[in-house]
Amino acid sequence: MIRVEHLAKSFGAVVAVSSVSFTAEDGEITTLLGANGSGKTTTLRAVAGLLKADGGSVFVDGVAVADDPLAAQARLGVFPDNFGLYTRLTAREHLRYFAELHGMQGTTLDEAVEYVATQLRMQDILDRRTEGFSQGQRMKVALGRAIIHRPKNIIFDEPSRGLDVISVRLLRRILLDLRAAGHCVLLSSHVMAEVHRLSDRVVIMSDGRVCAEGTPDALIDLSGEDNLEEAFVTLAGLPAEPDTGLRAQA
Ligand SMILES: Nc1ncnc2c1ncn2[C@@H]1O[C@H](COP(=O)(O)OP(=O)(O)OP(=O)(O)O)[C@@H](O)[C@H]1O
Repeated sequence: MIRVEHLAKSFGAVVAVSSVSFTAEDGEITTLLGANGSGKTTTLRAVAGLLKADGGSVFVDGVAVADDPLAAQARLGVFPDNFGLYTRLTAREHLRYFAELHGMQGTTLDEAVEYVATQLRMQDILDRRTEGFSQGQRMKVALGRAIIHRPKNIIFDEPSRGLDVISVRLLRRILLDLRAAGHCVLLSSHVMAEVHRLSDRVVIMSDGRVCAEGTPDALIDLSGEDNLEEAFVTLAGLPAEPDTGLRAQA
């Protein structure tokens, strides 16, 4: 379980996140939904212990990230937005390397690699160098690396960005499997259909704040709209029809 309490972070004069609070439960997919610049990535980076917040707290399975970042990170897997693979290493070498970074060795390490390779159906690519891998294959390696230490909690920052339809479907399957296995899955996304279909709980962010949260259907009800995109626009207080300026010039 991930709990964020009154998180605050500014970059100079820019307030990226201001008093953000929410809880992502085990066995659920919780999605941060917000316009560009609304503070989603900053929030996820604070959860991962990758940046120091100015205020507030983040707890991963009850461990305060600020007090014990290593213990919190041991309970957390982070799926990076750029897969960042080493092209000279095989998929298996990536998994082994990250397992070693998490302190695994011997049969524990061998078993962890086998387990992840089986779960993600990676056997056919395990001993190939990652150079030339398809997006879907790269995604599997990046995800395998993120979950090699069997973290209960996994965060994904816009995981479907840049993926083709086959890879998106594969990713969706993986997210649902992680949820079914009882993991706490926290992601950020812009893709409304994906958010509606996958999320148990949606946290709508705008200008660094949480403006509404609930199940997709509860948010639609709350807004009085008939789909999640309209509900999001209404609840986030965004303009319904952005002015491009083009019409005035025509
Ligand atoms: N390292 C940084 N230095 C300066 N400003 C930053 C930094 N990181 C984020 N910001 C600013 O903080 C605000 C929130 O950014 P953040 O990346 O968290 O938003 P986001 O919701 O993830 O956006 P997007 O959907 O475009 O990725 C933005 O105004 C952004 O420009």
